[in-house]
Amino acid sequence: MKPIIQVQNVSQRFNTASGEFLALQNVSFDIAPGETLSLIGHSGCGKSTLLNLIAGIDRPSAGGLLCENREIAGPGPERAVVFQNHSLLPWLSCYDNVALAVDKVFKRSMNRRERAEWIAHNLEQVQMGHALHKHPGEISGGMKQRVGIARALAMKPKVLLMDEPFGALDALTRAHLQDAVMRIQNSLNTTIVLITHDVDEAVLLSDRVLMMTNGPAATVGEVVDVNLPRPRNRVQLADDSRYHQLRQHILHFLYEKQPKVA
Ligand SMILES: Nc1ncnc2c1ncn2[C@@H]1O[C@H](COP(=O)(O)OP(=O)(O)OP(=O)(O)O)[C@@H](O)[C@H]1O
Repeated sequence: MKPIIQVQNVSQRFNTASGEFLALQNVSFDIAPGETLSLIGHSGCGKSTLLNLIAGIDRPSAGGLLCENREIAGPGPERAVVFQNHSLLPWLSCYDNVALAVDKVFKRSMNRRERAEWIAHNLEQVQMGHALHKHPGEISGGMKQRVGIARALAMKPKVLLMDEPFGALDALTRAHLQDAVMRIQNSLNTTIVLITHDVDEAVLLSDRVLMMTNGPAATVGEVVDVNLPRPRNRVQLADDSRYHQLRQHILHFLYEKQPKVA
């Protein structure tokens, strides 16, 4: 199958007060359509830098990135981003936050009624149909994150880029949202790139886990296939020896092969 995203020999340098800093060096990998790929690595290794390049928020110092064979030259609605801390506009309701994105992308192709239905549908997908007219200040952190996901999905992106989307949430809310993302991915076949620090989350959600080496000059350390059948159930996986082997493999990479020197 043709890759949807191609990252080819990408390096990224930053100018800092103490001189040039090489964050990424010669990073190459492909992502298949409909795949969920997790990026995992120690803090500061360059995961967000890489995601920002795929999002088109930044351009690489060297190398190239392609989406459906076209160079990624800037942000685009086919690559929606969900950040760790929701980025909703506090003066707009949940509905209007999603409407802003929908109006931008579909103003020409959907009429007003179709857009209204589509906005409500996406909020319902993440079980936020009951809070359409609430403002971000009136809902919990997990709910805000769900609205952020609804807003991203409402743009019908081909690729959903998620930078630690559940990092700030309690364990139970996190589990609910992980399940919601797996459900939505299964129904829409969206390609997902997910940054996470959580090994269990990486194994549960991913088709492949890309482990990064420590920076500076971070690169792809190893890519592991997660061949666990779907749909996945976290309770059943707890008894699955393959799940534990994969978990061990990633932990070994992070704490034995690439230990973080404080
Ligand atoms: N705009 C910038 N200017 C200078 N250095 C930067 C810039 N952005 C990132 N860096 C550096 O590049 C490296 C990678 O940063 P990045 O935020 O991508 O790491 P990360 O793996 O996402 O970290 P974390 O897991 O803590 O979020 C770090 O050393 C960081 O200090």
